[in-house]
Amino acid sequence: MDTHIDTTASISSHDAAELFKFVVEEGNGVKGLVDSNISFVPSCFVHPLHEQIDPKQVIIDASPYLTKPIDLSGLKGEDKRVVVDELCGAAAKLGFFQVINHGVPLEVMQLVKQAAHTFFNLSPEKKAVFLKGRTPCPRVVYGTSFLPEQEKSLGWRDNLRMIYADDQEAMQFWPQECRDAVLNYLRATNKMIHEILNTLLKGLGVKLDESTMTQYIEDRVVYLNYYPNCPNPQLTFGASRHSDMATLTILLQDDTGGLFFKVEDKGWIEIPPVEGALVINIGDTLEILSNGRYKSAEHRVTVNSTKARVSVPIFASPRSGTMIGPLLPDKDGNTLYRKLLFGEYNAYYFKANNLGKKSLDYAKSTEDK
Ligand SMILES: O=C(O)CCC(=O)C(=O)O
Ligand SMILES: [Fe+2]
Repeated sequence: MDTHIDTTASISSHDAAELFKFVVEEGNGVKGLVDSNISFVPSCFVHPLHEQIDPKQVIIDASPYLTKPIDLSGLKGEDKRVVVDELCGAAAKLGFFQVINHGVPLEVMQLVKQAAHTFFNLSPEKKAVFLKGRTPCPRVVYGTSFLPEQEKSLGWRDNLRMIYADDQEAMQFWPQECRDAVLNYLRATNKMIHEILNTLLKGLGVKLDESTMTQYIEDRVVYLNYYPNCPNPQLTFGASRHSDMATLTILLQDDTGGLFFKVEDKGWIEIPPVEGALVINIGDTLEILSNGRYKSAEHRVTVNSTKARVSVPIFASPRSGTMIGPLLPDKDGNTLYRKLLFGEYNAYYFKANNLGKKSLDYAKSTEDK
C-alpha cells in the first residue's frame, strides 16, 4: 500500500483524507497506523471531551452490582433454582454477566483468540481482499471502526465480520487462517445459547416451544475484533457507547480488559477478564421481547498504550423476516414496545448509527413515544 502517512506530526485536512484512504479504503486499518509507528492519535479518532471516560463515573468497587461469574453447570443440579435466579436477576438488573462451566472447551476459546491474532497479523494486502466491495462474499467483510463513512469519530479497532449462512459457504469464503477456529467456536456455543435463552424466557413465565424460541436466535454473526495499542488511549475508544441489536451477545475477551458497561444513573463498570469465562449481554431484541424486563445495557471499549486486545462476540439474533415484540405485558397490561420485523429494526439501527440506546426508542409503542 503506497499511501505515505506522516506518523510524527499533526495532520492537515489533505492529510486527513489520505489517512482515511490509508486506514479505511486501502484496508491498512488502525493496525496499519500503529505498525507505521504513529506517535499520536489523529483527530478523526479523537472523541469529543464529553464522551471520554470521566474517572469519577467509573465504579471501582463493582461488587454491589456485578455478580461473580455464574456457574452454568448448576442448571443441571440441585441448585438449579439458584442459578436460574442469578441469570434472570443479572439480566434484569444489569444486562451483563459472565458464565463459567458453560460447556465450551477452553481449547476452542484459545484457538479462536489465536486465530484472531493470526488474521490481523496478515499483510494489509491479504486482509484487503475482504474489504467491503472487494470481498468474494458479502457475508464476510474486513473493515475498521463500526461505520467509518458515517461516524464523527472513528474507533480504534479493526474487525472481521462473518454472517454465518452454512458450513459450505464458510469453508469456501471465510479466510482460511481463521475459519476452522471460528466454525468450531460457533458450534461449541450453540447449546449454551439455547440454554441461556430458554432459562431467561422461563424466568419471565413465558413458555415457548423449541422452534418458536429458536427463531429468536437462529441467525449468527461473529466478529473478530482487534484493538491495537494506542499512543494516547484517553482520547479515543475501541468501540464508542452502544447497545447490541441482537437477542443475546456471547463475548469472548482476552486478558487485557477494557470492556465497560453502564449501570443506569450510577456509572460505568469494567467486566474483568476471567480465564475460561464468557461474557453474556442482553441485546435490544431481548429487551423488546421481554417488554423491558431484561436490559440491553450500553457498553464501550477502551484501549491501552501497551497491548493489542482481541475479542470475539457472537450476536445471536432472529432472521430479518421474524416478527419481534413483547412476549408479555407489564403488570398493568401495557406493552412498552411495539411489534416489528427484526429486519426493520436492523435497518434502522444501522441507518441511525446513534450513540447509546437511542435506537430502542424506534421500537417503543406509540403511546410511549
Ligand atoms: O470487544 C468487546 O469487548 C466488545 C465489543 C462490542 O461491544 C461489539 O463488538 O459490539
Ligand atoms: Fe457491543
